[in-house]
Amino acid sequence: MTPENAASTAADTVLAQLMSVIQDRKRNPSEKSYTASLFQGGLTKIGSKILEEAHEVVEAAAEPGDTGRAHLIYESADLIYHLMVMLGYHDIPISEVEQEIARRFGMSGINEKNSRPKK
Ligand SMILES: N=c1c2ncn([C@@H]3O[C@H](COP(=O)(O)OP(=O)(O)OP(=O)(O)O)[C@@H](O)[C@H]3O)c2ncn1[C@@H]1O[C@H](COP(=O)(O)O)[C@@H](O)[C@H]1O
Repeated sequence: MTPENAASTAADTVLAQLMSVIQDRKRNPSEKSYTASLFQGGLTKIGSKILEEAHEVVEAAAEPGDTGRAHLIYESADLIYHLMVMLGYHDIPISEVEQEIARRFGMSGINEKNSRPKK
């Protein structure tokens, strides 16, 4: 699959479907929605959840065996969900992130880093 194909099938992915739900929760908030509560808390709340979940991913990665593996998958799903809420906060569809990942296909990470704007 070419990078272009990978991006063009993005609309079918579960991540794209989740993004649609997140965008809907932003447009139509309800008290029952955890996603809506994150939007309510703004960048501070969403950002703190991302940091918390990233910490839990790193902790899970150090756990041994099948239990640790399952925990890592579980915490990764939490982290990706909260990252997607951050993207939703800024109205960035997951397809744009997938396009950026596709753009990097085949490019050495060291070359890609050297091509980044200097900070
Ligand atoms: N994928 C997820 C998802 N992953 C994790 N979470 C929530 O993220 C939270 C992470 O766990 P924590 O223990 O850190 O959270 P917490 O202590 O309840 O939260 P805080 O008080 O710290 O904010 C839990 O409340 C999880 O339920 C998610 N909540 C929602 N979704 C998706 O979003 C959809 C819409 O959800 P609602 O907006 O709640 O309707 C759902 O159908 C799912 O598809």
